[in-house]
Amino acid sequence: MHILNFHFQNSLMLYATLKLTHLVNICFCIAEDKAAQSLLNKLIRSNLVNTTNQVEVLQRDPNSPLYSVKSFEELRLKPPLLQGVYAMGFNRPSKIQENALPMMLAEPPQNLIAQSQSGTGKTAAFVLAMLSHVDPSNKWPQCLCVSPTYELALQTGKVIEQMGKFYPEVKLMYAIRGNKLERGMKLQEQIVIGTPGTVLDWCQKLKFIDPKKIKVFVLDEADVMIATQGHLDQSIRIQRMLPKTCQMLLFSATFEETVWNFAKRIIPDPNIIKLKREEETLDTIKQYYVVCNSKEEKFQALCNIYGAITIAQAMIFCHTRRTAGWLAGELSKEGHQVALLSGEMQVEQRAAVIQRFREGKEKVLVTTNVCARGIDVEQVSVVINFDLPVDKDGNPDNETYLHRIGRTGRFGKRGLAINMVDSKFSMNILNRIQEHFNKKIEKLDTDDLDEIEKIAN
Ligand SMILES: Nc1ncnc2c1ncn2[C@@H]1O[C@H](COP(=O)(O)OP(=O)(O)OP(=O)(O)O)[C@@H](O)[C@H]1O
Repeated sequence: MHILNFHFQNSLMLYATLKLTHLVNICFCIAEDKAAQSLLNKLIRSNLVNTTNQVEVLQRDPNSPLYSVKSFEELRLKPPLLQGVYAMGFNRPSKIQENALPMMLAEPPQNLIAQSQSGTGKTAAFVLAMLSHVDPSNKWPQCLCVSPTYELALQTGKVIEQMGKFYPEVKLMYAIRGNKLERGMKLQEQIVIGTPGTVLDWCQKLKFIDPKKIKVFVLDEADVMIATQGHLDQSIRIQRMLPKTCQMLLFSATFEETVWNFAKRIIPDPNIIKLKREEETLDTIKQYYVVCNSKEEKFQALCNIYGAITIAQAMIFCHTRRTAGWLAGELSKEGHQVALLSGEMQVEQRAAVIQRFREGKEKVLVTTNVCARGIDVEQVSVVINFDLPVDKDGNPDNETYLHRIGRTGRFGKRGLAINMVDSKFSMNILNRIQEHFNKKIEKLDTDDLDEIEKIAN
């Protein structure tokens, strides 16, 4: 797919420069943190997340038949699009796509609110819908997609380019900062992807886009969108300029009340598709705790554990960046291949670290929770809480504990979790976590090699 005015290479260079200022201290800002997390997940994901949960569908018109498809052929896609889908390695629609695609491709167009966790095929679904609805002989924007950040817009743009590879008549334009167009010009590209502020300017102030000619409007990552100041209002202002006949689609990885309220406000008469995230449990996890007096003692206990059992890969969580950095240094000195995820790293550096760890190039990943939140590293069999998870009020963070060491049914492999306790305070946290999950956490004496060896069996 050819892009006028804005080549992807340029965009990457610009991205590299801009993100230097933009992404520093990313961990301290909730909205940016959410956006970064979402981008990280996209950058490191190589395939679909498959869940065993059933899709829940709420149809606007309960009397119309409910279509779902098991193959891409059934959708009667244009041949270059089917070719694009197969070239991407997709053999059949994902769970959410089975229901969402027929709805999005139906005539007359149907509005949709879809929620499912990251990696379940939402982006691919709406990209296919946009490409299907475009009339390439019309040289004006017909599909408009808004993403919460510059980086996420580029990422989705890449999917449009990939899927539209065999459909070169359809052109794409990025409505993102840095992409300056001549005043008075009218866009000829059929698909525009961008961030709310720039899209709004291009529709309203600069009039590069005639919003009345838009047939499909996509609001991606609604949960990240509403976390960013101003994006909610801008999205609503864009939506108000669109014709009544325009198909409106909203996607979100999570569905808290705020997202739901926003979705209902912006998508009239929606169909709703939900795919629940699989619950994690501690059922197949052996949990232990080790009593120490200082971080040095905790490190020694860790060395003893490493000396006694074979650990293929471990993830170690620390409370602060400082401890994580120190621990990674100490472990390296001991000859371990250590990867460190730290808050000051840019998002792509973090993605590269996780990727290397996933590939097994490093055996230990030391991280703070902020950095690792939302990232599933399923193959890790040992998780060490060098510091126990606490919330900002100093109470046990049970949810984080479960997320760090819990497993979904699918990855029900047995796992091992070791908690390091170094004070009355952390002992109290441990006890409360134990009570919360009603699961015993056994004491482990790390000076006793025989005892450590036993836990590996
Ligand atoms: N039908 C399919 N078959 C195989 N792979 C697929 C299919 N649909 C999507 N994928 C791949 O699965 C991964 C996740 O898909 P996608 O990015 O569309 O999910 P998502 O729900 O939008 O996730 P996120 O919210 O993180 O963007 C991508 O690598 C994508 O190429």
